[in-house]
Amino acid sequence: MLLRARERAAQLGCTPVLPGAGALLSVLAAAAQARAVVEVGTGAGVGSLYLLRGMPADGVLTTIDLEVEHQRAAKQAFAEEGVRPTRTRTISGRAADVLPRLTDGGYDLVFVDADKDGYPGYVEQAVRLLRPGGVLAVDNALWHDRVGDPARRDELTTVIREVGRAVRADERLVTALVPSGDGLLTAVRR
Ligand SMILES: C[S@@+](CC[C@H](N)C(=O)[O-])C[C@H]1O[C@@H](n2cnc3c(N)ncnc32)[C@H](O)[C@@H]1O
Repeated sequence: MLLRARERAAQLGCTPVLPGAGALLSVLAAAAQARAVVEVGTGAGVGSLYLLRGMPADGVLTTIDLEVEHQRAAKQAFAEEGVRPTRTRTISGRAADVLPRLTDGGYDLVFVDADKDGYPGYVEQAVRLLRPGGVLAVDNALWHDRVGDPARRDELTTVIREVGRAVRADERLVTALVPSGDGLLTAVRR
């Protein structure tokens, strides 16, 4: 099923989370017993399926995307995987508009995987949304190995590098950068 979802993601030109980082998402969701999860950037639903695999059966994934067509593909992937419709809440809109409407401390895990220039704002919102012990995961934290190369100073690399620095320096969080896939920055809310 993941394979079909990946194929649809490729057709839509939307890069899904890579397998190593995806498997880690399942583990993080299971470890956090994540009943309430937010995904920023639904795409074709690949990351969503990894999250749902780790979540308890009564958990609900809220997933946000600007592109209705991407969410349609994701819903197809959920149906193929046999995910009950009550387990997912898809919200169409700009993440910067949707996230502020979600409840403080109401979530067990937030996965950030949308437009990279929005990452600083999404991460700040994620920290607000997480309950103590909740988990933050940020995809593409290595950004094709450009983040670790000080010679790379293009705008997106700089934004992602700064997000990594800010998360590591944030005393509300305990952080680890896992070099799986394109890099998964993970943190637990104290
Ligand atoms: C990398 S893809 C998400 C991949 C998905 N998480 C997965 O693993 O399969 C990024 C998604 O973010 C969405 N996106 C881009 N800018 C956005 C914004 N400002 N608000 C919400 N979604 C956005 C795109 O439409 C795209 O579907």
